[in-house]
Amino acid sequence: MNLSHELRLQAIIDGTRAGTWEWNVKTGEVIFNERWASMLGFTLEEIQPLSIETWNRLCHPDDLKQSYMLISQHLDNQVPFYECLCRVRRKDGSWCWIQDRGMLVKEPDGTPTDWMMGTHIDVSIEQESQQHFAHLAASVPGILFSFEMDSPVEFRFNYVSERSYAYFGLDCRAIEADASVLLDIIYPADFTDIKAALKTCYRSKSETSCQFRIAVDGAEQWFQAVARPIRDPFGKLVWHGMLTNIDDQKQLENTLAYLSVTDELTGLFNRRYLTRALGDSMKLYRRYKTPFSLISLDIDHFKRINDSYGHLVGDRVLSKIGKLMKNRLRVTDIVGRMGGEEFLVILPNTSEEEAIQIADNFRQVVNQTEFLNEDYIPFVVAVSGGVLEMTDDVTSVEDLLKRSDRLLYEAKESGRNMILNKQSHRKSQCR
Ligand SMILES: Nc1nc2c(ncn2[C@@H]2O[C@H](COP(=O)(O)OP(=O)(O)OP(=O)(O)O)[C@@H](O)[C@H]2O)c(=O)[nH]1
Repeated sequence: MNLSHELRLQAIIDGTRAGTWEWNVKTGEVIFNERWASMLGFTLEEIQPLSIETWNRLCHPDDLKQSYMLISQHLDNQVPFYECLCRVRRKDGSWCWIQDRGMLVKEPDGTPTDWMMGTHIDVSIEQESQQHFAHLAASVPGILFSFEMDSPVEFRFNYVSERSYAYFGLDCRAIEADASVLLDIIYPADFTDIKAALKTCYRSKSETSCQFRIAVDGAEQWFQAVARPIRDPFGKLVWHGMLTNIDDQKQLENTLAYLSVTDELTGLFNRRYLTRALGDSMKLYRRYKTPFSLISLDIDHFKRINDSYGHLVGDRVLSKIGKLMKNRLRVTDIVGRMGGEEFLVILPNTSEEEAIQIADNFRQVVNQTEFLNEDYIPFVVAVSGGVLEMTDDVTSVEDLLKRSDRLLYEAKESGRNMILNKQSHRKSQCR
């Protein structure tokens, strides 16, 4: 097709709907095309006479300053092109976002002329939707992100919302540039969970979530990341998600978990925990023959203490005995209150003989401890106990507890303030 150069250029400009500008940097003379004026709601006649003042008047003052700064960089040969995003006032007073691009025109031999030429493209729709998204990202209670994965261990963030700074003091652009900056603030103990979640993300290609701790101002805070993969227009999977601070929820969970296994009065484990721990110990015994022994301990004539000195003093006795026991046990031993005035101790890797010694030591310590009533008058407390080691013939947790209860009952029947095991029980029966 034999079209003139001018005709082809005109067709391209019309087709791209670009406003064009030409500016004599020396004289201030300016030429705009019709599209340039119509983009702002004017006709060319309405903005006559044209000069650089027309631009100076319509461009937002903040952007005008930036635009002249970038133009001077171009004119000083620091950058090959001039490019600036500017707000320009429309005829109706609203602002139009314009992508302003141009360059200094040079003669074929490279000699610069006095003219700069370029285009203005209306990018208001893109800018406004970007701003809506930025406002949305700033108002959600979390950090929005998107990332791509090459493998379960190679991933990079395409986007991280600015809230990352407010949440944990990391600039979103620093995370986008290098995701490994997060390694400095994530608790190393939680890396395994994060790696597992990334593996699941990569393999299942479905929504995945992960909880982990981040150091914020030197204190640990719990966060939860949830991400879902979406295929982009080029077919590539991109994960989009949100990171939220779940510290309050975690604290509550931890408190509830603690309360659900703790005896409120003594701070020791409660019956629920003890029976579960007994079940676990029995499984270990059956699978690996890991031995363990059990002590059941009960305060003697506790009713009398309550009746003589009041419930509050009775509570203090329970609590003090709990402390005395806890202070004499190893960290691996489990001590708790089964209810009322009865305590239970699970001693892993402990023979019956060793357990009897430990139980008898408790008995003596309690008996030698000075307890005080409301009037600070001392009184003596005694305990009785039953001790047994786990054996193959024990059928269940209930069976084990029944056996230890029987020994305890025998100790009470045999005069209290004593510890009995199967053998001493038999001996006492023979007597
Ligand atoms: N102060 C206080 N008393 C409790 C608590 N739980 C149970 N008791 C009391 O513990 C007493 C247990 O009484 P009994 O079962 O007759 O046992 P005992 O008086 O210790 O007698 P023996 O076990 O046979 O030596 C009852 O009076 C209960 O009210 C508690 O949490 N605090």
